[in-house]
Amino acid sequence: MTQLTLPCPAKINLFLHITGQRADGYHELQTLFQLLDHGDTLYLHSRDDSALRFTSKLPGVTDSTNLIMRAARLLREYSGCHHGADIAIDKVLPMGGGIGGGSSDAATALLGLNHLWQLGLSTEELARLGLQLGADVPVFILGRTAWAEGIGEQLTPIDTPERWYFVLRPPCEVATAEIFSHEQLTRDTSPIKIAAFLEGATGNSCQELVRRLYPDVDKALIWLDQFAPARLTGTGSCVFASFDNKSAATAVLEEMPKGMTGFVARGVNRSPLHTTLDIA
Ligand SMILES: C[C@@](CO)(OP(=O)(O)O)[C@H](O)COP(=O)(O)OP(=O)(O)OC[C@H]1O[C@@H](n2ccc(N)nc2=O)[C@H](O)[C@@H]1O
Ligand SMILES: Nc1ncnc2c1ncn2[C@@H]1O[C@H](COP(=O)(O)OP(=O)(O)O)[C@@H](O)[C@H]1O
Repeated sequence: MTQLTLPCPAKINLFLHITGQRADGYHELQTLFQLLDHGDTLYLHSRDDSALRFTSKLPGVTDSTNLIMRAARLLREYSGCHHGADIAIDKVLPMGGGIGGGSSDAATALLGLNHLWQLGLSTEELARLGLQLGADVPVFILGRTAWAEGIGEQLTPIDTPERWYFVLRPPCEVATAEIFSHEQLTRDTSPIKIAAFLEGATGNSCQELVRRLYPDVDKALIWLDQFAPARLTGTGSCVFASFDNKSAATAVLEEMPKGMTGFVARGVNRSPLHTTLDIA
């Protein structure tokens, strides 16, 4: 095997409660990461030499900040291997949207290169490496829709009804770091049990702050709420609503206001990446 074409699925946070803050500044949270069947596509080609090349362009992302290249270098350092690769991405997920695009790209790079280079690292080792790149990389390595605690890395797979989602992106990016460092962020939501989530007693601790800071997010929430209950995913900027079937979600997509973008996707309990690589 010398090349792989692999999916990098998006996620949405069905809810997000910030329950505290650790001494190192990271926030303790509870969330439900719902994987979607929509995302970027990563292309990996092995090379005869040890060069690592990224052949696509990502606006605003340099070689040293590119999460895909950081993942590849981290994997080489950790395993001590000197294999090379040409890497390209077909980017469809908006950046700074709270749908985990960069993290999913990094997770696919870790799992894909582990496979291509036949390193034999376990999923647990890869999830630990992934956590060094971002708090929501491990869920994409696990490849399951999951309940998360800690800073997002303590994961319990959970099967949710595989509903259809319309994800709406207002014309702005939200930097996760900006929201987590904001003095007005709600950091003391009481921890809940899974049962409370299933009863619908949840929200997003970032939503009120983000809609105040970003009027475009506020507009998107108000617009989508006309059709179905709308919520922010992660720290935004995307908002979403769920539907019983694809045609109901698509009908809302067709009404989307000018200046906004969006997509319809199905919630999946297992990552399309894991299906492609045939791993558990
Ligand atoms: C909070 C979530 C919910 O899904 O937000 P989104 O990024 O998806 O919007 C994610 O877990 C984010 O994951 P990720 O985007 O990988 O975060 P990182 O790169 O690790 O951290 C970005 C910034 O957020 C802060 N951060 C992140 C996660 C966390 N539990 N507490 C934090 O305080 C970090 O201090 C850092 O300044
Ligand atoms: N391969 C990558 N794809 C997307 N974003 C990347 C990548 N590498 C680095 N980044 C940086 O990570 C930031 C967050 O991206 P992303 O994960 O898509 O958003 P979010 O954390 O809101 O879900 C981007 O604004 C970008 O600067």
